[in-house]
Amino acid sequence: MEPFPVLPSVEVVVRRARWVRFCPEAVESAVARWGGELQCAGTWDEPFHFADGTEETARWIFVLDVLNHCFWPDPGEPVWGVELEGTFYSGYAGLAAALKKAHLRGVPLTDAAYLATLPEEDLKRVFSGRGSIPLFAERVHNLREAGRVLLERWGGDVVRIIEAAEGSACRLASLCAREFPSFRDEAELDGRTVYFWKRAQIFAADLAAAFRGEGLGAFRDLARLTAFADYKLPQVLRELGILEYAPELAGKVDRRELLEPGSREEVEIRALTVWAVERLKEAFHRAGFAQVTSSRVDHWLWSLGQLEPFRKRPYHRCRTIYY
Ligand SMILES: Nc1nc2c(c(CN[C@H]3C=C[C@H](O)[C@@H]3O)cn2[C@@H]2O[C@H](COP(=O)(O)O)[C@@H](O)[C@H]2O)c(=O)[nH]1
Repeated sequence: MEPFPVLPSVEVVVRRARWVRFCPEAVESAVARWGGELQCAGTWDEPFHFADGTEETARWIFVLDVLNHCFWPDPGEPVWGVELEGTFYSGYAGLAAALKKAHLRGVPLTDAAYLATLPEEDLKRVFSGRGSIPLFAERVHNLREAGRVLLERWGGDVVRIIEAAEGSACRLASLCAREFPSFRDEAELDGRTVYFWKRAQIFAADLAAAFRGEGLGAFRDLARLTAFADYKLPQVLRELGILEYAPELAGKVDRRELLEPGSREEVEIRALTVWAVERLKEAFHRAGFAQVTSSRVDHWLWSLGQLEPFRKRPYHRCRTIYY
């Protein structure tokens, strides 16, 4: 079985956590109160998702997940977003909508040679809408880097990497983290490496959703993926009383102060998030939902995060290319 370093590295952080506390007593009540919102695995049937059942969809999803991070604006700035078929989408949906529009307009985003020398002006046009997308320069850099790596090592085609994973989501995530520096979502804490691999893992989950578990989305070990440690899940877990921040950290988060990427506070928030999802998964199993995976618990929490009751207090702010 593919060694997968995320959980073991996270457990070490949990044991030594100082800024964030995991409250096991809140887990059962969260499942009891909100478990009914648990849908089937992440659906791809959204107007902002591109899906044509071919390899082009896999290449499009790869570009989506190179860019699937950090959408919130600086204080006083408008939220970035784009219009698609008459609807305004922001955040992740805005990114997907922008990339779908571009693809349908014939922008060759799925061509590695085009990505490797991507003109800034082209990407500016792809993201044109309301406000401006954060970390634009990093996004240009990461797309060019991805294009270069695909050309140099994978025949210019991310489908080769999916095939090299031979049906293992864990191996696909590990390959992406190894091949693409922008996917290497890791932190050093107390002399140890903590692995999150959020965009690498969500790439496999998105393929599985888009291809309904068939073909390029067929993975035998999706159940081994962990939560995708983003900024929405901790916000929901905190509202559910499952994560508690030390007063000093709570103050920073509630004042929307930026946390340093790789800081102990940020790494603990993300590690406890991954850990809490494992404990919620076990609670769902105890409640009779035997098939629930961490990805489904993730999707459940992420969907709750779109509802008002979970947006009362801000999520933590960290300007990062990883989530
Ligand atoms: N943990 C977790 N994080 C997720 C997602 C998704 C979307 N996945 C879709 C794909 C197939 C299904 O249809 C899913 O719905 C985006 N994100 C992260 O959230 C943040 C954006 O939030 P907001 O500003 O509100 O759009 C940002 O860090 C983004 O990377 C998820 O599923 N899990």
